Amino acid sequence: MVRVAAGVLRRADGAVLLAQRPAGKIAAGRWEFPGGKIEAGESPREALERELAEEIGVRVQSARPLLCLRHAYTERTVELDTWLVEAWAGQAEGLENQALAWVQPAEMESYDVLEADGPIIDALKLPCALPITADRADADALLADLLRLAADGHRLIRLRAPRLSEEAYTALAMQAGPRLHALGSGLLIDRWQGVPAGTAGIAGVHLTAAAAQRIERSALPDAGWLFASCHNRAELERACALGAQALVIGPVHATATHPGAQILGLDGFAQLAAQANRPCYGLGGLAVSDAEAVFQHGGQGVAGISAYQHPR
Ligand SMILES: Nc1nc2c([nH]c(=O)n2[C@@H]2O[C@H](COP(=O)(O)OP(=O)(O)OP(=O)(O)O)[C@@H](O)[C@H]2O)c(=O)[nH]1
Ligand SMILES: [Mg+2]
Repeated sequence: MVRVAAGVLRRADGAVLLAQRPAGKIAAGRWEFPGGKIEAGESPREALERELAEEIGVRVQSARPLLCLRHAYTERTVELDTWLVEAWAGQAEGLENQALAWVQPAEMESYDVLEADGPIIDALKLPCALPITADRADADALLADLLRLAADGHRLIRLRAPRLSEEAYTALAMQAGPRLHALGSGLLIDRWQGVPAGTAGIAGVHLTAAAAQRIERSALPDAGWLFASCHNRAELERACALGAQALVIGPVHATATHPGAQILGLDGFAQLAAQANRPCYGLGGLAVSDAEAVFQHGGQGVAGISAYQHPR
C-alpha cells in the first residue's frame, strides 16, 4: 500500500487548490490535491509539509486532518491522508511544471480529478456542523426550529421528528424545504417517499441504522446526499454497501436521550471512522467546541440536537 499525504489549501472565499499531474507521472494530466508519498520515518504531517514545499513552494502555517481514506486502484492501493490547510506562507506555484487551479468545491465536476478523491470533495462540500431537530410532536415548533437553525447559518439540517405521522412529516418537509433553500440551507429527511423529487431545499436522505438494514439500494432516491447512522462495524459496512456518502457515528459520549447505548468514546469513533473512507460525523454528548477533537480523531464534525440548541 502506498501511503500519501495531500494538502487541500483553502482560501477565505472557499476555493481550493488543485494541481494537474505532470507528464511522466502515473495518471499524468489528471487533477489532484498537491502531495506525495510519505517517506520512511516521516509522520503524515511532516510529509505534508515537505511535499507542499517541494511541489508548490508554500510553507504550512496551520493544518488539520480533513479525511483519511483508502482506495484500491487496479495496480495499487493508496491511503490518502488529507489535510485542510487554511494558513500558509508564500504564493502557490507549480514547481514541477504542473498547472494549478483555484476551484470552488461545487465546480470540481468540470475537472478530471483522480478517482480516489471523490470523498475528499464530499468532505469539502459538506459542513462541519450537522444539527438534528429536537424530538417534538408539534410541526409548527419544528418549523420554527428549522428556520432558526438556518438563520444561524447551518447549511444542512437533519429533520428527525419520529413523533410526527408520515403525513405530518411529509407536509413539514415540503413546507420547510423551499423556505430553508431561500436561506441557503437544506434538509436531510428520513421519510422521503411522499416528498416529490426535486423539491427545493431537500438536500438528501438520512437512513437510520434500522432503515439501512431493511432498505434495498434500488429503493433509494438517485439524487441528493445519502447519509446513514451507524453504531458499530456491521452497521457501518451496511451503510457503505448502500452507497452512503457520509456517516453519523455514535454515541461518542453518554446522552440522556439514549441511555443504555454502547458508548464508543472518541477512540471508538476514530476506529470506525478509519474504516469508512468517507466523511463521518460524531454524535452523542458532543458540543460545538468538540469539533477540533473530532477532526483529530478523523471525523468531519459534530452532529447533534443539543449541541445546536439555543439556551432557553
Ligand atoms: N498527491 C496526491 N496523490 C493522490 C491523490 N489522489 C490519489 O489517488 N493519489 C495517488 O497517490 C499517489 C501519490 O503519489 P505521487 O505520485 O504524488 O507521489 P510523489 O509526489 O511522492 O511523487 P514521486 O514519487 O513520483 O516523486 C499516486 O499514486 C496518486 O495516484 C491526490 O489527491 N493527491
Ligand atoms: Mg505528488
